Amino acid sequence: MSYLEVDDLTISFGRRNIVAVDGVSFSVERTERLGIIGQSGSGKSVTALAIMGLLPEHAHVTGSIRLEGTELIGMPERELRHLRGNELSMVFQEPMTALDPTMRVGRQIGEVVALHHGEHHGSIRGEVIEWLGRVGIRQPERIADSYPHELSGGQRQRALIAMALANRPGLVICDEPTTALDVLVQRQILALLRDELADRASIFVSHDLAVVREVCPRVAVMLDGRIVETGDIEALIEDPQHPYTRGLIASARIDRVAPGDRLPSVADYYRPEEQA
Ligand SMILES: Nc1ncnc2c1ncn2[C@@H]1O[C@H](COP(=O)(O)OP(=O)(O)OP(=O)(O)O)[C@@H](O)[C@H]1O
Repeated sequence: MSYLEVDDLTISFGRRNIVAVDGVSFSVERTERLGIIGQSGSGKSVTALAIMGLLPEHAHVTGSIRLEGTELIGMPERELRHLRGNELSMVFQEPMTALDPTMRVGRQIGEVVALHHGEHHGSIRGEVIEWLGRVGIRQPERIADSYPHELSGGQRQRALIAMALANRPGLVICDEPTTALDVLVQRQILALLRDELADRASIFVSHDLAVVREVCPRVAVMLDGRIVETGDIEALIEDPQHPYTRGLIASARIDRVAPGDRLPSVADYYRPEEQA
């Protein structure tokens, strides 16, 4: 049994049942980092939110999501909340919306620590400072006493990662965690995630193949709500099977385009009518 098993997951929205995720199956082992890659609208975020139990009420969900054998679909909200405090956590793309702007950063991380250890854990502040240091924040005491808007984008994302790890979850889901950052900070955050996620299960969602490659040994490619290809990321880059994956790889390899040549796009390789 894998740590996380997603089986025939289908998600649709609204009275017209518009299908966003269509029969998706995959699994994640206890210390595995799985990338999910696909263009905007392919269903990556909705899949991630379904695992977290955070889909809006008008979403219709069928299939199965089992965490250590326990079914999450249909689980009462109270139990899901307990799981989110202990087993599951998520790093979002935009830390400014995920952090509470009215609360000092240290207190927000402290709440997660307290949730995990109980309110009366002796040195919540000490553990918060330790987490901030661990995710590479210099002057962690000063940052702990700051509000989110006083931090740089990279510091905010580091604080959010500390918050996602502080409850020592078994599964961390990262949804485009570096998209809003400049290239240098992005590389630092990816290296941090690679290290911190090494000893737990994680899912890393991105539209960017190069970014996923920095973190995940295995990847699932999503297109129009389905997984079209899964495998070892290096093997997949070497020998992609689906035309859409070939397009993704070609458009990521702009360094190989000769000066003056037209840049390849996914559309050069993949047209929806080809899909059997
Ligand atoms: N709350 C919602 N209500 C209705 N439709 C939704 C809702 N959330 C997502 N969808 C639809 O589900 C589909 C998949 O969206 P999703 O956000 O999962 O894509 P994505 O691959 O994560 O793209 P992006 O990278 O842009 O976030 C889209 O067609 C979107 O319009």
